[in-house]
Amino acid sequence: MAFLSWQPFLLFASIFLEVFLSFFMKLKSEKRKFNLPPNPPKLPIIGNLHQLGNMPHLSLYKVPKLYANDALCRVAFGRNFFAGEYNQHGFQKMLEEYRALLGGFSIRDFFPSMEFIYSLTGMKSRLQDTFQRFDKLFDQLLAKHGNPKREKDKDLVRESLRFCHVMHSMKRIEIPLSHIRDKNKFKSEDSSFLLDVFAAGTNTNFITLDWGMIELIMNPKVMETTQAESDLPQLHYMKVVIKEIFRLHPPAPVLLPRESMEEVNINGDPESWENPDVFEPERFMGSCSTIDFKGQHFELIPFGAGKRSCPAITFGTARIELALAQLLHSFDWELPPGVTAKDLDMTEAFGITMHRIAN
Ligand code: HEM
Repeated sequence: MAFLSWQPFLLFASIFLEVFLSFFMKLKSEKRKFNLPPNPPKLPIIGNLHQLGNMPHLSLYKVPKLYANDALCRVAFGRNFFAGEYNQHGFQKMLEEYRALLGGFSIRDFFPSMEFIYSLTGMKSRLQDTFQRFDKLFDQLLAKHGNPKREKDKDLVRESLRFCHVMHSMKRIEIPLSHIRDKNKFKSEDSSFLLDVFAAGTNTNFITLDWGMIELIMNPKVMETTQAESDLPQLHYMKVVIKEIFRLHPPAPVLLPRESMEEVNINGDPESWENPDVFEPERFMGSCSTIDFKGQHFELIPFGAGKRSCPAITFGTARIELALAQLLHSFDWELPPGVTAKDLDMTEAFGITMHRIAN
């Protein structure tokens, strides 16, 4: 009799469980259809809620930093940033040290005769140590990649699309690199090439997102208009916003050291822009609508121009668009109570890349 009284409850519970499970499975299989950009690993049902912690804004702030590296690790080696190899070598710390060394002032670059100071300050040994560590990690990853018996199931990106694979194939089919450099040196340059990719690709991405989010939070109307767009291939206003972020906060403002053949006005020059210091994406919908950042318009060259401009302009822009779209689609952003736009420190740090000093 007691069992009979439980029957309706059991029936209801089993129906509920079945509906819930089929809904969950459907969600999972639908998600698999899309090739989504990298995200933090999540738990079933609660997703990433447990990772927000007591200070959600600080936790979210760390995400673009980490995932800029993750995306590049996948593209370069086909394996994600959290794979054991990187952690064993302290990859995140190595990248931070590399950026500090790259952006720091080195007296030897300006006065080669003062090399001894460079050794005395410890700069030389820091550089040597960092480069050796990179070489070791990259050599190990390249060797692993070249091994046909490696665990392929851990690879996340199709082989032919990885940088390291392209580098291997270039050597196999002997693409004539001789006019650029000595082919025999190519092997020893593999590691420095990969390092260039990481150095150039992670900080620029993160800095653009950081400045972009600050500008949007300070300009709620712009944020609202950007959020009103929903179709990823049709985010016209967001693209204009990104142009304006690049104009006002080019992540690599002095580009790489090059010699200019004539004087040009770049980015924030008052002769080229009305109200150059104001964040105003609408300028690219009016008289400046034909200006883009692909290297033809010298007043806006966040990726440089000419044959030594950034080779990753398409990849870099796509990553910014995807990340910004996700941040704006999923969250409403505002300043904490009592803080106004004027309280934010927008001072720029000097270095090869231009981040906010407040960071
Ligand atoms: C917001 C994203 C990015 C911006 C604003 C940016 C900007 C730049 C700039 C200004 C230069 C120097 C160009 C010159 O001196 O004329 C450069 C060079 C370079 N960038 Fe980027 N970059 C971005 C993303 C990336 C990414 C994701 C990668 C790699 C995957 C990358 C790889 C490189 C490399 C290898 C160079 C050196 C090219 C050479 O010297 O020939 N960049 N980038």
